[in-house]
Parts: sequence; C-alpha cells; structure tokens
Amino acid sequence: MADLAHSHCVPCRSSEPALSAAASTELLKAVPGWTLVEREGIARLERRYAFGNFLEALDFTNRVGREAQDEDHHPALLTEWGAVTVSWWTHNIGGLHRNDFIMAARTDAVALAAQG
Ligand SMILES: C[C@H](O)[C@H](O)[C@H]1CNC2=NC(N)=NC(=O)C2=N1
Repeated sequence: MADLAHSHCVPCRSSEPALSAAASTELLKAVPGWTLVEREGIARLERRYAFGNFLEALDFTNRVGREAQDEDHHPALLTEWGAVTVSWWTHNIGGLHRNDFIMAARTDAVALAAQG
C-alpha cells in the first residue's frame, strides 16, 4: 500500500461512491489508532489525541488546520483541555474516501512532529 502520509488528496466528485465498509476496514489497517464511527448516518474516521494542557491541544488543532487548508480537505476538530478529537469524512459524498485515510495518516505525522 502506498505511504498514505506522503500521498496528497485528489479532487473528489460528488458522483463518486463512498468507500464500502469492506474497503474502509482494509484501509484502516494502514492507520492504526483510528476508528471507524458512524454519526448522523455518515461513516467517519476518528481519533483522540492526548496533550498536557489546553495550549498544546490548541497548537495541534492549528497545525492540523493548516494541513487541511494545504490539502483542501477539512476535518471536524474538538479541542478540549488536554485532548483533541479529529474526525475525517468527505462531505460531498457523505462518507469516506481514500482522501480521509491520507489525512488521518498526515494527522498522525503532525502529532509525531508535535511530540518531537
Ligand atoms: C470547494 C472545496 O474544494 C470543497 O468544498 C472541499 C473543501 N473541503 C472539504 N473537506 C471535506 N472533508 N470534504 C469535502 O467534501 C470538502 N470539500
């Protein structure tokens, strides 16, 4: 499987089908630590990252936001004292696309860089 963290998002047309549950489960193996959840009938990729305080959580939120802007693919971010929950899905297809797995891997890379 290509290295997701070094891949870039591709344009996604609203006519494309969302990934099947089987395809999502297969891609999930490439991003350990992430879980598949369904909210409001939409499959999403979700991970909660722990931090030592609110400012560290806010800094990570902003780093992920910049990555999202660079790739024109945007997450839901819940920033709390000591934690950030990141959710990825593709709005225009109402489900998961390979782009979401690329962004999950890129989010992990941001978290690793933040620790270093
Ligand atoms: C016009 C622009 O490219 C689109 O609205 C992009 C922006 N960011 C996006 N982010 C996500 N997660 N899903 C989308 O469908 C999406 N669409």
